[in-house]
Amino acid sequence: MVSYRPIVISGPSGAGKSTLLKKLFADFPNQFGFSVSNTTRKPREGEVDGVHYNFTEVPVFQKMIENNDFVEWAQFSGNYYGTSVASVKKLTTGESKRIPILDIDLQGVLSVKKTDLDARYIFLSPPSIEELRQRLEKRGTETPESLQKRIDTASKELEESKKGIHDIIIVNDDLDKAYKELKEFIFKEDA
Ligand SMILES: Nc1ncnc2c1ncn2[C@@H]1O[C@H](COP(=O)(O)OP(=O)(O)OP(=O)(O)O)[C@@H](O)[C@H]1O
Repeated sequence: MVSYRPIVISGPSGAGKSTLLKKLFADFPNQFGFSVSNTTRKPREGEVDGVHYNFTEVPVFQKMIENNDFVEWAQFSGNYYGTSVASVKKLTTGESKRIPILDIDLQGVLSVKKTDLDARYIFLSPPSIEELRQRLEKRGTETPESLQKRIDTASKELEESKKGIHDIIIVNDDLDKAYKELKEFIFKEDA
């Protein structure tokens, strides 16, 4: 019996969420569905509207907040990010059902916990803040300011993750090991 309980993955920017989820989606193309988030930030090179994010203008986003359209929303690094209720529910209805995967921040995790989505929670941790800084620098997507902002937020998130909010904490030191742990948790028999 397949469980369609949503999987919520959070962790600092640069912890490797996208890298691991990309592997998971490639290995199990029909089993999982990414609920597409809304954001007011500008697209990065290669990002496609409706695929990576629903890129949304600020007034539209604010209207959606007013209408309670979001499971969670947050504002960080000067932009709004949110997951709409509709985008999650869409995945578990209809003919080709998928297990929803939500890639959201810690503030969002707490909000999802208040809904009836009955999700399972994973925290992906970098091996250290220094390693995280190096990975983000190497990725080449950040300005010195946005890098520092992400590092500051990451430090806070690592502290928060020690409070037992998640079902599992996976440390992404060795990528293959982290991926194995991720699969073991997701495909657990009694989930
Ligand atoms: N285990 C690992 N060892 C070394 N490098 C890694 C590892 N996992 C991921 N990376 C690299 O670290 C960088 C950050 O990873 P990724 O973009 O997946 O992070 P993220 O958590 O999705 O960040 P964001 O939330 O900002 O999108 C990438 O360049 C990726 O290739």
